[in-house]
Amino acid sequence: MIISDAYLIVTSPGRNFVTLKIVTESGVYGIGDATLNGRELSVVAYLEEHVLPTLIGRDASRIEDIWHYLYRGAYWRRGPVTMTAIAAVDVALWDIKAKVAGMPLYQLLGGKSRDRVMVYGHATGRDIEACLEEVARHVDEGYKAVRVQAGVPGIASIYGVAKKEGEPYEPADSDLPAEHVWSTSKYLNHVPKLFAAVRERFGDDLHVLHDVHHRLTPIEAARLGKEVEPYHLFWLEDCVPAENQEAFGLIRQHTTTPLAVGEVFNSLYDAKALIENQWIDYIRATLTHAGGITHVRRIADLAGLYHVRTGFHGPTDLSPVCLGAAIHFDTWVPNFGIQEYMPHTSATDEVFPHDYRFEDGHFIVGEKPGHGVDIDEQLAKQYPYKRASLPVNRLEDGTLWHW
Ligand SMILES: O=C(O)[C@H](O)[C@@H](O)[C@H](O)[C@H](O)CO
Ligand SMILES: [Mg+2]
Repeated sequence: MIISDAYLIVTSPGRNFVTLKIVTESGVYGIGDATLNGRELSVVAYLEEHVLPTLIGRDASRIEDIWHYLYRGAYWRRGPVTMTAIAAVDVALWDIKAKVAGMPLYQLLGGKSRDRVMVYGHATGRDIEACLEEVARHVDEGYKAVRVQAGVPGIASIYGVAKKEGEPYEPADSDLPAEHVWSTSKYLNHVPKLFAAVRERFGDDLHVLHDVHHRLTPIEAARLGKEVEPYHLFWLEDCVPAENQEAFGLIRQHTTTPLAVGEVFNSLYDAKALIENQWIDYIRATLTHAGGITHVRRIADLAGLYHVRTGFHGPTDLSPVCLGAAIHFDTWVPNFGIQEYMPHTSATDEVFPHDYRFEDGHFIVGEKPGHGVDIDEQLAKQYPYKRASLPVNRLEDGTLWHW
């Protein structure tokens, strides 16, 4: 199990993905996702210059030791670039270990806690009517849970709402950052109407979710949480930026709407107070950005003690490698909540052959040894890297805002 080679594949079948391949002397290899949306090449440089040369000659079976070598050994701990680089190595090593054991990854973690993994899809529309049509399409396709985001009258364009009806939105949609203009008051006045319309048309059984994308202050988030209580959301996501974890304490005092946060977290320490104080209900830290299986398992275990469940980030800017590994994790983790799902383009699915499958609003884990996702390196070469940026958000007076 000695590591003989480790290299990166950067490909852009519709959008950029960075993939790490670790090869052992026996020929068994593992794959990890190293995609940090909009900052892809910074992770490439970190891995190529500082990490990959140190892996050659190491025993691939010593996952825990290698994790700490890269975390403690770097001296500069945490941060999205470092933790994405560590995650890519970690997931590739778990893939190797499971392949060598001849088992699907979920078996190494402790076996199945469930037969299938509930996902939520994304319904977006320029207005409430268009959005309801998209919710209906998802319900027809079998989804049991849908994230609902609509355009707001008076706001020209909102991140998270697709530009074309029926198509998913692309998180990094321009070469240099596009600028959006934001109005909190218009948004707050509109969202309760959206969810009233959703419940009116689809009844009580459908799980509905909403992402605020960090744009509110704590007291505004508290108001929104209270006003949507009659529509019993599955969760309200990222209602405020989470650097100040105590802000969630304030929101919590005001509303019973369940709260989800963590897609930008990269460490247990980003979520420690949130979890220990029971200020949140779902933790969204993901394998690719929070140190891989080895670290996210620690986050999930801590969360479990406090009734906090997982709800992994799963947009198109995480590769099928991340999604495949996440489905194994979701199949095992005792305190599973839900898995986000934005279908990849068919070009992406061809570059990353995989054995997970979507059925009736759920993912079914594959049974191949490892995490079940591979990369077609020849095909990947046909799609060169293309710089793409996430947008920024400004208030109507020009102030740069959270998004
Ligand atoms: O809930 C989500 O899926 C998101 O908020 C994404 O759209 C992120 O913004 C994107 O992944 C950033 O790269
Ligand atoms: Mg989000």
